[in-house]
Amino acid sequence: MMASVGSLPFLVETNGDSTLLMMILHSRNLKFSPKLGTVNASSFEYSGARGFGRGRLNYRCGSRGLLYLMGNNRHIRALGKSSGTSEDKDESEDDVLQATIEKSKKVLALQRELLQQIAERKKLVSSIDSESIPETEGTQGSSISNEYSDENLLSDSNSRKGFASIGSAGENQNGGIVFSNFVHSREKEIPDVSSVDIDEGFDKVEEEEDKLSPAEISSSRLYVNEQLSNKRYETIKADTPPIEIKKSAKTSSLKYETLEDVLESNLREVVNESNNVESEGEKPPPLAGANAMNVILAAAECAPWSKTGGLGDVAGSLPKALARRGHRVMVVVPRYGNYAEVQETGVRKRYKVDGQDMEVTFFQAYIDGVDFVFIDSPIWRHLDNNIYGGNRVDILKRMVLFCKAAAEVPWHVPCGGVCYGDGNLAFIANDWHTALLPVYLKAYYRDHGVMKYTRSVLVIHNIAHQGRGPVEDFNYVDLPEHYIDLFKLYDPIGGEHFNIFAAGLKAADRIVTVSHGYAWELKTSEGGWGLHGIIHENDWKLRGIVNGIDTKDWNPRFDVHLTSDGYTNYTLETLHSGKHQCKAALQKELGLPVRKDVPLLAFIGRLDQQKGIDLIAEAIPWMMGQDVQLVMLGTGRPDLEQMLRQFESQHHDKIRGWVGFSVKMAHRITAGADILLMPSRFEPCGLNQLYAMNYGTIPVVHAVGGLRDTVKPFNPFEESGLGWTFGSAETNKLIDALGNCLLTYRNYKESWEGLQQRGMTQDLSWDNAAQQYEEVLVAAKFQW
Ligand SMILES: Nc1ncnc2c1ncn2[C@@H]1O[C@H](COP(=O)(O)OP(=O)(O)O[C@H]2O[C@H](CO)[C@@H](O)[C@H](O)[C@H]2O)[C@@H](O)[C@H]1O
Repeated sequence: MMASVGSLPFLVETNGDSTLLMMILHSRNLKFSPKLGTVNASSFEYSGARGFGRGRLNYRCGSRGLLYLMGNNRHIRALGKSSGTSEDKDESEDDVLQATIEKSKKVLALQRELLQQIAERKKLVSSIDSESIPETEGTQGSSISNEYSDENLLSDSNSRKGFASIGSAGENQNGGIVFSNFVHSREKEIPDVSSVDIDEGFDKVEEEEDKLSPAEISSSRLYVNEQLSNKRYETIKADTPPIEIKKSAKTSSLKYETLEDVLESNLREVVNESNNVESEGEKPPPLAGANAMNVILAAAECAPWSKTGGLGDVAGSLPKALARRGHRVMVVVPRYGNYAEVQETGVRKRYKVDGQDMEVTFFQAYIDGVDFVFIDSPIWRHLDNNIYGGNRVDILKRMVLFCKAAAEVPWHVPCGGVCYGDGNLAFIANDWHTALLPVYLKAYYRDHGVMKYTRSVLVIHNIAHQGRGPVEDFNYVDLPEHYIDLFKLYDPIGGEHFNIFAAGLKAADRIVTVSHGYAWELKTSEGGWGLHGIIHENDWKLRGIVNGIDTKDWNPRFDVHLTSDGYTNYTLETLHSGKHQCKAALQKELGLPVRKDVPLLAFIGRLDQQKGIDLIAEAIPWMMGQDVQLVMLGTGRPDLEQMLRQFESQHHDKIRGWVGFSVKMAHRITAGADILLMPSRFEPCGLNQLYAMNYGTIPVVHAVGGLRDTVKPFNPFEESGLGWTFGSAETNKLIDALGNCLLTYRNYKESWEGLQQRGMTQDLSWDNAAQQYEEVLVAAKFQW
């Protein structure tokens, strides 16, 4: 049999289920002498998720313009077709077609049978679960085993054996399998099966697959390119005329006009069945599947150990949501104090900062499926209550040391006995404090062919703080001279200066910011704080993802700060009594008159220009003319702290100004207040309004950034919306909105309860955001 060997590009469309694939082969430029044969899909990779992928297919095939494609995944039996013309007249075209269709039917029947088996086994597992296994929170270990459970069930016993004998896998503390260095999976060639006959082809591929680890199989499947949008796919599809198969007397019995019809119809059937199987059983958690990566989030703060604001919350909770999806996730953060639950690893390293050798040691804890690694050095010890304290150069040196050490954590710190390694790895850096990390990754490693497969994503939580300084500050960051261009920025206020955020934004593979609204605002001269030009230029790699909330920590049902001093936990069902009890407890704790009917307003936040506390200050004379109580919790600018104290002493029967940082009070105020004020001048996302809504507390917000994205204005005609918004940061606008809010509170109880109910029943969890972060991470991974 004459066989031809070559290579052609293909596009692949996945159906959203990693066990099935619909492949459409685009072979416009294909020139070969086709003869039915086999195809080596050695470059065949797919995302495993809904979407599109592309790749290059090396083939050896023959006959009749038909290709029988085999993926490296044993569960993929995809048919494609080529536009090649046949010169071989030995076999009739129709026979070949018929044979191919029969073969595909057999494969599909097999898949159907396997899906049935999955359904049965799932039922069995869930009945065992419900009878004997106590419910546990998703841990890394359990997530990973879930991730592969379908595939295990789909595979034969050999494949299970294959999964069990992973060379690079280790055990994490939870007993789950963790995959270390994925780099080899990209470097290792997928075995060539081009020379096998079609009948033996599948078996051969399966044999070869059994030699690969899941990491390798998974990596080999992956080739997601975000640029490859549906539009592009459609265009290419339109360019490629569908291959009409002429009906002859022999083919007249065929129901389908084209092979594509046959395939699509059959596959659709199986996809539907697979969906039905899913819906019959318990809905599985959303998992990264083949997209599972090693992820290291680096931040200057991380709750509950260190927190000055929303960044700490995000660093403490986003990683857990990523781990629940099946990623191996680490958080790296400085060790500012002695934390009870963390242990020293014994690993010591030295890094140069401003010409001086500095030693760091690493501490570690494994909590909720996440490895928390704390970098210890005298440079930031005892800064618990002042983590951004010191002068500009002090802070800069701390960030230099932290970023240098964080970049090498995946090599040096064994978590659960196994280092993360630098393959299949992405760093998530946060704000200017860790914006040097993407730069170091490039300058120290990738420029020298090291960490070739490591990627970085930089998250903008607040563009107002940028790590600015005179150009000479470049000497502190210890980089090759030509890197200075990344840092140099000119703006009318600062003139030519050194800007760390600017360099990070340019060097990162992807940029995320914490809402869609803020992603847009960042590109304006008002919202970009001098970096709008750079953000504009890098718009292609920017994405807005609205923060979630930790629904265990910030949940009135489980809130540990509501279990004493007269407070109580509550749910939507017990909202009425529970919230009143919390309100009474708060009034009592703060020494305010305990009154059920008076609207209790609250503000929680950093006291600085961003939070619009001055608008509240200007509105206070109007407020004090109303029958309201106001509680303000904050710390920050000394003049604003003084203002809080002053308001309290002037209106002691109505106002409390709590100056300080108290997580307990933040929770109690959120539970006890009726209304939360957030008149922020700008707000990238804002977490307090999300917490408030989850506690049945109604937000009144300036419609800006993430506040606009998350607080839909109340519409009394449709009884929709979540709170009150005002369009510009002006006191009279705040007063208008608050006036309407108070009117509704007093006179329209049902509308009020509707607002509370809608707020409390939203899905504010991190799961949705984590899925979007995963898309960004995968896009970064396949970006060169
Ligand atoms: N005195 C105090 N005592 C106790 N707790 C206090 C407190 N002051 C503030 N907090 C807490 O700190 C957090 C503040 O988070 P925010 O998101 O509202 O603002 P922040 O501006 O810090 O965060 C930045 O990053 C986050 C995360 O991306 C973005 O949501 C936000 O828009 C952006 O400005 C909340 O958990 C709040 O309860």
